[in-house]
Amino acid sequence: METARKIEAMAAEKVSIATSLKNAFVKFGSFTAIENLSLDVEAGSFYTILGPSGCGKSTLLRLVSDLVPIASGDVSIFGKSTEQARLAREFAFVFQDAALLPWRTAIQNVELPLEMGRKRGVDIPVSDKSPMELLELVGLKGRENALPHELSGGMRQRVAIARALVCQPKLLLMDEPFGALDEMTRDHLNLQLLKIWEETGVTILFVTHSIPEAVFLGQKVLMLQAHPGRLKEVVDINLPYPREIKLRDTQEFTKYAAYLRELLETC
Ligand SMILES: Nc1ncnc2c1ncn2[C@@H]1O[C@H](COP(=O)(O)OP(=O)(O)OP(=O)(O)O)[C@@H](O)[C@H]1O
Repeated sequence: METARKIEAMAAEKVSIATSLKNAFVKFGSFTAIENLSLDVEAGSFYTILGPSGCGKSTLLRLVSDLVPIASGDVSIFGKSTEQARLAREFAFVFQDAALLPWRTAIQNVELPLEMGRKRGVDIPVSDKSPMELLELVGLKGRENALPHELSGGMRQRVAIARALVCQPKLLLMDEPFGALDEMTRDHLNLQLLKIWEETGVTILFVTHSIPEAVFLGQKVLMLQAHPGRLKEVVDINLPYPREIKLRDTQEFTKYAAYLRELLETC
C-alpha cells in the first residue's frame, strides 16, 4: 500500500513537470554548447530565456524538442523521452520565421499538421478548438482565406502560433518568435500570447533577446551564460497576471529589468 502510494505520488510529480533536465550536456564535436544544466519546468508555467549570443538558448530548445541529442545527463518531457514526446506531439515549435507554405491560405496552413498526421496514418492529438477557432484566438478572424504574402509579418506569425496549437501541445517552444517585428506589433502579440497561455494552460519556453519582453511575459526568467552555455540564474518575476502594457511603466517592472540587465552584463 505504502509503495503503491509512493509510485502514484512519483507519477503525479512527473506529470506536473513539463520539462526536466538533469546534468544535461550538449556537444557539437569537441565543442560544449551546454554544460551541466539542471532544471525543472513546472507544467503550465511560462519561462522566458535570456542570455548573450551563443550561450545556447536555441540549443536548449532544440535539445528539448529532440532536434539535437544529449551528450550526457537526462532530459524528459512530461516524464517521457524527447523522442516519445515528439512522436506523441506533446510539444510544438514556433521559430522567428513563420515558415508558412506560400501556396496555402492561412487556414490551410493551420490545418497542415492534422493533414500530415492523417496522411501518415498517425493518431495525433487534436485541439478541442477547430482551426477556425484557433485563428480567431490569435485575432485573425476574417483573414482565414488570405495567402501568406497578403498578410503582414505579425499576422503570419499569428498563423504560425495557431498552427502550433492545432495538435493541442502541452509544451510550446518559441525561439524569438517576435524578434523580427516592430515594437507595436510585438506588444500586441505579447498580450495575445498571454491570453492564449491563460486560456489553454500550455507550458511555454520562450527565447528572447529583449529584457522587457522577458519580464513582461515570464513567471520566471532563465538567464544562461556563455562559454560554455550554462545556467546563471532563474529569476522569479513576481508581477501579477493578467499583465497590461502599462505594467512596463511601473517601478517594480523597471527594477526587474535593471536587475536582469546587470546580470546579463556578467554572463
Ligand atoms: N549544429 C551545430 N554545430 C556546431 N555548433 C553549433 C551548432 N548549433 C549551435 N552551435 C554552437 O553552439 C553555441 C550555442 O548556439 P545557440 O544557437 O544555441 O546560441 P544562442 O544563445 O541561441 O545564440 P543567439 O542568441 O545568437 O541566437 C554557439 O557557439 C553555436 O555556434
